[in-house]
Amino acid sequence: MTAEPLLSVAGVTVGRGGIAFLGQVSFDLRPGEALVLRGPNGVGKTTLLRTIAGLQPPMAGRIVMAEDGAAYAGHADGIKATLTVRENLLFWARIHGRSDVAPALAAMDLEALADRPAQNLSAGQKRRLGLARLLVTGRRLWLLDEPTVSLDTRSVGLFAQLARAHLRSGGAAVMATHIDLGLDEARILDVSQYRASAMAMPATDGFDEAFA
Ligand SMILES: Nc1ncnc2c1ncn2[C@@H]1O[C@H](COP(=O)(O)OP(=O)(O)OP(=O)(O)O)[C@@H](O)[C@H]1O
Repeated sequence: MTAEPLLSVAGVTVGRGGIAFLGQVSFDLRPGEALVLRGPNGVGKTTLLRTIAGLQPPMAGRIVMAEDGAAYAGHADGIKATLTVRENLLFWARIHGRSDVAPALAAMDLEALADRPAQNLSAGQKRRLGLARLLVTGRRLWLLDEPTVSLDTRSVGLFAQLARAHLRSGGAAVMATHIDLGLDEARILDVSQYRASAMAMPATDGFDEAFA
């Protein structure tokens, strides 16, 4: 029997400020599957991920995900600067009703940095912390925007292992990345095929935000 999808995207149009970038995007994602979003800069990969994550509404279509929701890792790592690495992970773990951060520290090789204030980490170390956070959420669906930015080759390998283990344990991931992580389970979706003509659409609810 085929497992129920963790994510179902049906006829979704996404954009910003009333302008549609991608239209009629449709795919399902089941446990163990990864979808890699590809396409040129500015085509709308981030906008699609943010829309799936619920950070902005779709302009059309339907997004349905499993009840436990998703963990989103965007360009910002969402790190609390004055907390240590361990405290950051504990903070997120508690939000998700969990307390064991040791596997997350180990997965992204953060044990030696555990007691360092996050504000003193390098860019790549911060990114490792941002990715370790995914583990402590316990969420099965990961939405990842350029997860390997700032990572060195070894850390990219650690992240690939983390992602592979997640998929093998019944998780799923949608990720925008130009790097081949060597995930056998991944299928590639070139979102350019959904590029919407540059037509102005009326903003349905006035929702938008400043360029950040
Ligand atoms: N806050 C914003 N307000 C208005 N337009 C925006 C905003 N953020 C991004 N855009 C525009 O939205 C379009 C899609 O951007 P998006 O970041 O989704 O593309 P992307 O495919 O992720 O690009 P990249 O590969 O460069 O990360 C671009 O034309 C961009 O200039």
